[in-house]
Amino acid sequence: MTLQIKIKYFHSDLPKIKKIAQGDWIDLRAAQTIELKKDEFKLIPLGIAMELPEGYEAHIVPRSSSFKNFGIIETNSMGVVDESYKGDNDQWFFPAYALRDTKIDFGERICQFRIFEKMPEVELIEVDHLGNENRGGHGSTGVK
Ligand SMILES: O=c1ccn([C@H]2C[C@H](O)[C@@H](COP(=O)(O)OP(=O)(O)OP(=O)(O)O)O2)c(=O)[nH]1
Repeated sequence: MTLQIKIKYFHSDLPKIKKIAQGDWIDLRAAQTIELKKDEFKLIPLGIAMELPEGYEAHIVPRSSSFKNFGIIETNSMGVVDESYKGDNDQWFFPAYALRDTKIDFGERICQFRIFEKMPEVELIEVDHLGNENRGGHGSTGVK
């Protein structure tokens, strides 16, 4: 089944996303040339807005090579794009923290996304005891 995503580009010279093979994450590009000093934080605009299919959200993560290429990490570890983020000015962005002086040029591919089905409706039921065995603290299974 092919799902359709409406996409709006904010710059006519930003390369359009090509049709992608099923299962592949989709690369996104910086829509502005950005210089960051070591330890500086900036929101990098990605030059696109989308209307996701009903019942879906999108997750944005860095490319594996982004740190090597640009010395940046994503401050929220993973960006979550809500289904409701679909207005004409709801441009996607990448929150970047630089670990060295760096420059990212317009059009360079800095991150990737894919869509996921949203979490089903859940109900939180408060209890005094969960009634299960404790598994042990973090790292209790060792490293080997
Ligand atoms: O890396 C990101 C994270 C979020 N967003 C957009 C999509 C998302 O739907 C919106 C709000 O993000 P989020 O809910 O994570 O932000 P918040 O800090 O919880 O603020 P809000 O009060 O707007 O929910 O910003 C991005 O473009 N990139």
